[in-house]
Amino acid sequence: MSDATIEVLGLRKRFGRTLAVDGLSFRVEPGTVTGFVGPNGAGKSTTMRALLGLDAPDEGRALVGGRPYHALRTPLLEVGALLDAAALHPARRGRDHLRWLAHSHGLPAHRVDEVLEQVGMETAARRRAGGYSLGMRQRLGIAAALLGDPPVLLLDEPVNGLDPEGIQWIRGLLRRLAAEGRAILVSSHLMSELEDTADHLVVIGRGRLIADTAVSDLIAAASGDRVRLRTDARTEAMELLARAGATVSVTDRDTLTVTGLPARRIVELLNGADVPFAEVGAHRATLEEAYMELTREAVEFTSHTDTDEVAS
Ligand SMILES: Nc1ncnc2c1ncn2[C@@H]1O[C@H](COP(=O)(O)OP(=O)(O)OP(=O)(O)O)[C@@H](O)[C@H]1O
Repeated sequence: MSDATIEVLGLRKRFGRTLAVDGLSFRVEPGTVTGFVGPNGAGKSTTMRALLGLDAPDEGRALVGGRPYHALRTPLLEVGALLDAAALHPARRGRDHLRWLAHSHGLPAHRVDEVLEQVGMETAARRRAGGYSLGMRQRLGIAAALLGDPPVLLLDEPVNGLDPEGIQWIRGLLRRLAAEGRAILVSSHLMSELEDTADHLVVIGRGRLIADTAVSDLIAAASGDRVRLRTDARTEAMELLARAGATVSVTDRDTLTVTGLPARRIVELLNGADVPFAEVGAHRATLEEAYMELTREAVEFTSHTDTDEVAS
C-alpha cells in the first residue's frame, strides 16, 4: 500500500502559556499498529489534530503519506480518522451520515454498506444517532474513517466505551487493517489493550518523546532478569536466596520476585535445602508495568506550563 506513512518532524505547538507539543518527532511505518500513549495532557490529541490539519504547527511538520493534510488532494481516501466519536447530529441516522459523507467525497454508495458491515452496524445504523451508546458511536466513527479505504488511520481512544466483545473486535480489526499494509496510529489509556494490539509504541510526556520502541523490546527491558517463584514456604525461601546473594521481594501471598540469580540456580538451592516450591520461571512484565516505569517522571510534572520561557 503506497503512501502509508505518518511522520511527525520537530513538531511544536503552544496554546498560550502551555507548550502542548515540544519538538516531537516520530514515524509510523506501513503495516504496523503503533500505540500512541502518554499521561493526560501529554500532547497526543494535539499531535493527531496537527496531522489532520486541525491545529497548525508553530514549528515542524506533521505529514501523512509525505504531505501535510492541507496538501492532500482527496483527504478521505488518504487518511481516516476517529477523533471525537460524539460529533454526530442526534436526529440523523448513522447510515445517512455516512451516505452524505460518501457522496460529498465522490465515493460510491455501496462503500457505506461495506463499512457498516465491517463494523457490525448494519441494523443499528438505520436508527437515529441520538439513541446510540458510546460504543455504537465509536463503531460508526470507525466506519467513517474506513469509508475511503485509506492507507493511513489515526484513531484517538477507539476502545473508549466498547464492551469486552467490542474490544476484542477492534483488536482483530486493527490487526487485519495493518496486515493489509496500512499505517495505524492509535492512542489509548488501556495498556492491556495495546499489549495485544500494537507492534510498536510511541510514548510521550509533556509534549516530548519518551520512547519510540517495539512493544516486545519494551516488555523485555522491563522484565529484566527477574525470576518469579511460587512457594508456600515464603520465609524460608527468602532467607535461603538472600544468603546466596539474591534480592528477593514479595509479590503476593505465595509469590516472590527474585533478582540476581538465574532460575536454574534458584531451583538447585531450593532442592538442596528441601524448600518446597510450585513454580519457578522468568518474570514477564506487563506493558502496563513497563509503561508506568517509563512515565513515572512525566506524571510527576503533568502541569508543565513553562513560565520561564513565557517570562523571557
Ligand atoms: N485548544 C487548546 N487551548 C488551550 N490549551 C490546549 C488546547 N488543546 C490542548 N491544550 C493543552 O495542551 C496540552 C496537551 O493536550 P492534549 O489534549 O494534546 O493532551 P493528550 O495527551 O491528548 O491528553 P489526554 O490523554 O488527557 O487526552 C494540555 O495541557 C491541554 O490542556
